[in-house]
Amino acid sequence: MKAVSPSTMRKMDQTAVETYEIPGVVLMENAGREVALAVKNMWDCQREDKRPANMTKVVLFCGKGNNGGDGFVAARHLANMGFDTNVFIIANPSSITGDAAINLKIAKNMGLKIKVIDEETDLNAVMKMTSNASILVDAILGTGLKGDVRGIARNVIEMINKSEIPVIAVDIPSGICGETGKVLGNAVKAEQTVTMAAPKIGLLLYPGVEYVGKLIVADIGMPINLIESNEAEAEFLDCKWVSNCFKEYPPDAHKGTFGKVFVIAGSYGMTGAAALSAEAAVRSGAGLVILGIPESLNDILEVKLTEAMTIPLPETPERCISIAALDKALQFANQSKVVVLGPGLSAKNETKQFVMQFILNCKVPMVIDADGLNALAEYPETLNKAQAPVIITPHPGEIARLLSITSSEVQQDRISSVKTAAKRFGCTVVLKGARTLVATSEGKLFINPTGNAGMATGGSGDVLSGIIGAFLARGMKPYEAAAAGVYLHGLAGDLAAREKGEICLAAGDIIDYLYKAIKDIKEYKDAQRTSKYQTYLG
Ligand SMILES: NC(=O)C1=CN([C@@H]2O[C@H](COP(=O)(O)OP(=O)(O)OC[C@H]3O[C@@H](n4cnc5c(N)ncnc54)[C@H](O)[C@@H]3O)[C@@H](O)[C@H]2O)[C@H](O)CC1
Ligand SMILES: [K+]
Repeated sequence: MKAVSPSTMRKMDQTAVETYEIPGVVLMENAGREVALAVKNMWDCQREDKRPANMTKVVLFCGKGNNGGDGFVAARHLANMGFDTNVFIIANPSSITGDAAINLKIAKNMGLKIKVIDEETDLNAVMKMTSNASILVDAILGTGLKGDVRGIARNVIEMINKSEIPVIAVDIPSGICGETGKVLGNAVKAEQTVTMAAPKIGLLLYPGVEYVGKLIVADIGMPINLIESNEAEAEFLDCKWVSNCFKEYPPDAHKGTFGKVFVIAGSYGMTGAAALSAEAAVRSGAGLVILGIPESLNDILEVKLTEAMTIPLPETPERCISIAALDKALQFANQSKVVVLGPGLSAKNETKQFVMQFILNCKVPMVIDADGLNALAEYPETLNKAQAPVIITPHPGEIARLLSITSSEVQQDRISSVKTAAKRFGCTVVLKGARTLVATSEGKLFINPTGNAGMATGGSGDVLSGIIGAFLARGMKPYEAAAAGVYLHGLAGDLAAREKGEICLAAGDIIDYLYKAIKDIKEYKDAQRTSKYQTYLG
């Protein structure tokens, strides 16, 4: 599903009105009606929870812009549905213009209860009037929010949050930046958010995610080709998108069809990283997996792994891969379809030199992770000199080192960090963490919804590198392998957590549940092919 920034949404809105000649008031009508339906739905659910049926009070807080306009439309429909509808306008009504003013007028003409909140209003009294409401609607600020929330709106947001009454936010919880997901001053904590036409990027990123609650994307009649156009900045990964990355293969496919993955990993004390990465590649459909490992560790890996082959490589006295391993490693690499470089390699100087030389001379696509990335910290531009496409999979600390900034600067604006790295180093970048991001050097951006906190555990990244390597070897494009890889890695982690709980989740569990995640995607694709109700699936 496409996701957009507020400014792109505004442009699309303008094109819908000016080029497609859809009157703005029609879009607002559809938006408000969708909000009213969401309120009705939530209220029905509350009744199932044995709330008294006579509690029909709904309070809508409307700002002076079009977000407030959506609120006036919703109020009108809610009144028609029989709700005791109360509107508070957080602005001077005379400052309301355009489509919002049209809808305020209709609401007034219908005799709806409308009150104004201004600087003089006693908010304690408003809170009392609100206290017996079943649902609140936040239509204060949407995509038009600029800077930290100012004035009375700020106090009203605080009051709404204090009330502990479930809130449905219109388009964006007021106070959340639709671009970055940051809290601008303070923000409404919603139970549900009905966002118009396409999700705004800030609703999909932390901390925004925590304020959105359940996200509903409302069809407001915006032409689909406008939403699907290249102007949309990001793809919010879903089952449908990921399933399309899996090609059909002929029944006579052989090992070579699915590609050979050469994993270079491991050192003394870190044989687990090597095993996890190689095993994940085996379980993600690689035709053949070969693991290059410091020679004295070979026997251990022979025991740990069954399907993957192992290749002993020359090692340092500390039992890490040495520079003397370069020729042999390159020889195997260049006979493979893909190389995974990095898990558990150690930070020894000689191994770092090996990594640098390997990257410069390898002729096949590479997935570079962990110590592979640490080795690049001093000369990250080495990535630009790679001879084939590269995918890097840093966590915030690793990308920070590559960009010479701090991890907290990365976390402040993850999108700009991942995009900058992809552009600067000419590769596909997977920025790990809650809501993993994938960016390409051409500017494509993907946001991953899957995964859970239980996956923040040692070895989880090693598993990811193996999955991406296998997908690349199966013939996916680098951005597809990276995006499908993070989605399925997260989904497998979610399935594992459902069974075992987040606390007990170990990286190996992600591998164990990969088959289920991949099967889900495959079944989705099969169902899509055979069902005549394609658009309703998933
Ligand atoms: N295609 C669509 O997505 C449609 C969206 N609709 C709704 O319209 C809003 C956007 O409306 P807009 O008038 O541009 O902006 P807002 O209502 O969000 O707010 C504007 C209003 O807010 C004041 N303001 C700005 N910054 C601050 C601040 N920091 N503190 C306090 N007040 C602030 C400013 O005075 C502005 O006047 C979108 O979200 C949807 O809900 C359409 O209805 C249908 C099409
Ligand atoms: K809002």
